[in-house]
Amino acid sequence: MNALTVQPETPLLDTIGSVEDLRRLPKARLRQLADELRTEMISAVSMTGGHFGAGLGVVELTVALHYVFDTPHDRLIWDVGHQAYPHKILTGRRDRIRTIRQGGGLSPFTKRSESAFDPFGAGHSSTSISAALGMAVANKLAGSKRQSIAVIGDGAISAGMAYEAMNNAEQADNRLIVILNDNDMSIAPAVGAMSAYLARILSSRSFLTLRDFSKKFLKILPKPLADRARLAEESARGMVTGSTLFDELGLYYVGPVDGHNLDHLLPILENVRDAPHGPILIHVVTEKGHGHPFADPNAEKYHAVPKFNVVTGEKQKSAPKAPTYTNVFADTLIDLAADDDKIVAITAAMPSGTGLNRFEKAYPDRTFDVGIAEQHAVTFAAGLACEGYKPFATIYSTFLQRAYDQVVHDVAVQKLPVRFAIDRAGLVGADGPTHAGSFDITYLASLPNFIVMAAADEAELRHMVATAASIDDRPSAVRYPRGEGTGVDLPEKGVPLEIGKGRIVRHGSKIAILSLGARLDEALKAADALEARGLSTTVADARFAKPLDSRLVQDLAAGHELLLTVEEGSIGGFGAHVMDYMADEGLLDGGLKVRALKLPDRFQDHDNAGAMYADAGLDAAGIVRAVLKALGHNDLSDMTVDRPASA
Ligand SMILES: Cc1ncc(C[n+]2csc(CCOP(=O)(O)OP(=O)(O)O)c2C)c(N)n1
Ligand SMILES: CC(=O)[C@@H](O)[C@H](O)COP(=O)(O)O
Ligand SMILES: [Mg+2]
Repeated sequence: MNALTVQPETPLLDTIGSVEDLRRLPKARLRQLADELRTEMISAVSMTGGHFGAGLGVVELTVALHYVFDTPHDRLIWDVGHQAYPHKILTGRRDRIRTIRQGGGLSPFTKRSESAFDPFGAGHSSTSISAALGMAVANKLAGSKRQSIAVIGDGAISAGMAYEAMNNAEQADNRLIVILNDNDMSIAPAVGAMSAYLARILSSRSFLTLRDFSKKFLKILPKPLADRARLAEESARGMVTGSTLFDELGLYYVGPVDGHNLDHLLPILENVRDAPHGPILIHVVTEKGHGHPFADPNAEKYHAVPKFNVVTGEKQKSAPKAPTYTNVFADTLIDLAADDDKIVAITAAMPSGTGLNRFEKAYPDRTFDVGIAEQHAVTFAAGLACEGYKPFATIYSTFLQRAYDQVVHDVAVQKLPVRFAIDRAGLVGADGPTHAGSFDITYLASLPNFIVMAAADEAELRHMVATAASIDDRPSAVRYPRGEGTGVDLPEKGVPLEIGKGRIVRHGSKIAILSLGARLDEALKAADALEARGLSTTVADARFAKPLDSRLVQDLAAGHELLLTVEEGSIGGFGAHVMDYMADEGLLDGGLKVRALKLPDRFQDHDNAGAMYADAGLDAAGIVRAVLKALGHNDLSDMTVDRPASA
């Protein structure tokens, strides 16, 4: 390779137009490049906000991986993808890095359609080893030597999927390399026996240097000799710590390696790349938030950040106008738990995101962070319910998708009273389609035995949490959106609602809007706009997607010309249940017009949530448009409806 000629005063990063430029640099210059890359990432995130600590922690690893491997020919897969900002900067997306997470801008995670350097899209965790293994096996079948590298965190490796993949990894031979990026943090501090096991490995071994590594690594030996030597080496290692779990699973363990030390990282990666046998797992130790200029870089609060002042570190946060749904949920559960010692709460690695960090402060013995293990979380909750406890499985809508069989088979079929507190229901904005809570109404309300509620505001949420606590004979779910509530007065205490009963919020005579969940405000705004056009409008809050308030549906159908359902969910959800009921009852056979407003049948790109709802036609203007269209109006051009500042 020819060394790139660079003027001393030119920032090195400015000379890197492609990974080939990077690979032409002498190794001695990579330290400088990494430092500049870190500075660039800090500058970019200060302007956009976004995932922060994870990316800062893998700057050296990112440089080293692109330097050593022939990306994008070799497949580099970042688990979750929230740490891929330095990767994006180095792979032709530097000019757009300050658009990340904004409408029309770069995706928050890796995305196949965004770059050839993102061979697998992500957002949800613990998929990288399976995907890399699939690619490795495909290349083996095709007779290609192409390698697949999965970079997975110590948090993500708590999920069952990672073990399912490692259990099959042997068939990939040296086409699969797993980098375990161990920073001893998930979003919150890492939990569980696996995390403790990794800590034990670290405390019983010193960082691997190239000298140790060369002594240990048997890349030049023919396989039988290598196998013998490997056995000998493993038993020598066993005198200290035993062979690792990874070795037992068939991945040759290399490590621990200091992930910020390029002098160690580069030669070890080169040797692993050229090893004749595999698969290999390299245990790389990094610090989350490494090189962050401000205090407490490793803390959970730096996992994701709002925009901040790059000089002072001061975060740009507007003063909250109302409590978040998350906090109202948590505070309500804390109140309820004071009078009911059977209430317990479960999170799958999202204690602060779900508010269960608050619950844990009050009830440490009744709070369970099971790690990134949604499937286990649900069946664990089922077990607790079997013994008379009242588990609140508190899981984001999007992450509960992973545990659907557990919801069906372990909870619904057995009619167990697990309470699902489903945060981030509906569109979540900047995290985009992988994180949108679009499907839970559809996948839960289709299950026999389930009660499914959706909160229209934070006061309703308080009542619904109390309702869930009171439902002892079957599963229930309450869904609520990300972010601040509407600012309504909060009742002192939640009072259980009558199951399957909605409420009329505003009376009219021509149009009926039947809303489920937090679009109620938009429905009311739409009603005002329709009223101004002489269209008297009723607005009802269904509260329950299941059981449906059939009396309410009948009344609305009988007294109006048009019935429109509105929900923050996909096709097959609340609207479908209403239609189904109406069809069965013959309510669609007369002159009544019926329409269902729901999320579009496509994955919406990330943007702010208000813009995404507008795009879906689920804002007030969209509701007005739908009504007028149903009534046969042709000119739908000016549907402007006053928007709240937060939209
Ligand atoms: C299935 C799933 N559950 C939860 C999350 C939320 N989540 C995103 S990153 C993260 C922590 C990941 O920790 P780790 O893999 O150690 O990466 P680090 O941030 O420490 O680099 C979690 C829980 C997710 N993305 N996917
Ligand atoms: C990467 C990931 O899955 C989480 O970090 C997620 O972005 C958190 O979302 P909230 O900000 O809604 O908690
Ligand atoms: Mg981690």
